[in-house]
Amino acid sequence: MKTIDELLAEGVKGKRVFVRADLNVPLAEGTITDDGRIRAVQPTIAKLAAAGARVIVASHLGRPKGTGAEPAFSLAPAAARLGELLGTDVAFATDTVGASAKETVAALTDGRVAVIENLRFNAGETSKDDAERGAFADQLAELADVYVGDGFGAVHRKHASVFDLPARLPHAAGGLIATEVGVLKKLTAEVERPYVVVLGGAKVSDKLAVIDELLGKADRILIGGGMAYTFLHAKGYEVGISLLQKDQVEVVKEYMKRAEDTGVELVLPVDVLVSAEFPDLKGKTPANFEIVDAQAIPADKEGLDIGPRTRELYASKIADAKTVFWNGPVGVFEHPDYAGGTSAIAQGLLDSSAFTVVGGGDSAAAVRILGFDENAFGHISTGGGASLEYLEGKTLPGLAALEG
Ligand SMILES: Nc1ncnc2c1ncn2[C@@H]1O[C@H](COP(=O)(O)OP(=O)(O)OP(=O)(O)O)[C@@H](O)[C@H]1O
Ligand SMILES: O=C(O)[C@H](O)COP(=O)(O)O
Repeated sequence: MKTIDELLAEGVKGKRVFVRADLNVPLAEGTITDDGRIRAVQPTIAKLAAAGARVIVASHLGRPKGTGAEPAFSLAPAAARLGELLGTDVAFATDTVGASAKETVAALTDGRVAVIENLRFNAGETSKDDAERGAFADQLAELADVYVGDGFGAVHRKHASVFDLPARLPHAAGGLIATEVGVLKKLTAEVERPYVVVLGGAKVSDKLAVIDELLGKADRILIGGGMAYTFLHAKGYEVGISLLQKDQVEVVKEYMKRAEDTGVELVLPVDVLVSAEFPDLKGKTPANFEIVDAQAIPADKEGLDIGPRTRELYASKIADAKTVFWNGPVGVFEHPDYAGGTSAIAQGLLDSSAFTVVGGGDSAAAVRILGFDENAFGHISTGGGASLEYLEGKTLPGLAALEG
């Protein structure tokens, strides 16, 4: 992979450089609640601008339908925040490849930065059809002379701006991708043991597969968050209206059997916080919850955080670890009543003497929002699914494209 420094040495002055970033930040009513992903890519953008490039920053945000603009998924707040961090005006194009994008890019002068609107407002970005994705990549390629891939959080997606565009332009990897890959590589080699992995979050179907690989690698796997209920269901417990990936139950049973056969500790919650309703994340009105044993979730209730006994159990399983990888909040941490489990995991990591890696947009945000010092962890990765798929040993489209 060509590095950003090699690219800079070749000279970028006056060139239109397309930076594929991951500005998929958490938002609450249009306000960014954690700007970690913007701060992480800012040095790459600043370097290019300082070298006189005309920088075009592109990203997805959320999962809009791909049928045009959806205001709730606009990148405008992220563009404004990027301008604050850079200490300079950042132009914003209200479309991705249309008239606004073309005009905004044409108006860029050397050293200036523009953000174009959410890539996923266009069906071509995420299409499974190569030709449709390619046609969108052709349109993106018209905007730029050079491509810099630095959206680590999205490198596992075979999307037009991640996979097809770098094939159409001279390309290099940004500093964030280089750092992320450098750290995660260490976890795929020989790790210091005990190696403990904590998995939670809500993107259950995306993330279950990593367990297949981890069973041959980790000493203990602690399951929390939305992922836990598919396991509890597989054990034969009632999980009420909790998140449940029904089509994965057999797979999960096989994981549990393999863990037992190979001596890997696969640890499940012993108690959970349940409620009849999902919490109010806007007003944060106090939640109406109860703590129940994991085998006793009422049929009309949903599990929203790990319980106090589980927090203690998981902290004890982390305490003697030498390496910890954590992806996915273990509860709906956005509401204070369901943040206790996630806080306990973060604290557990800090109390251990392990090399700790926290991966994922929401996981990293949770650590900061809950008041932990991000510098106290070994590495905070901007990629959740991306870091998991890297650990799975998969070929990641966005990295493969930069190598080619
Ligand atoms: N028991 C639960 N039920 C429903 N949602 C949950 C539960 N536990 C955690 N969550 C939610 O999981 C979300 C985060 O999951 P996600 O899989 O997106 O993790 P991530 O760290 O952001 O990784 P990525 O970067 O891949 O998105 C949070 O919004 C949190 O509220
Ligand atoms: O949040 C993430 O993991 C990345 O931004 C990728 O988002 P996606 O899962 O919607 O592709």
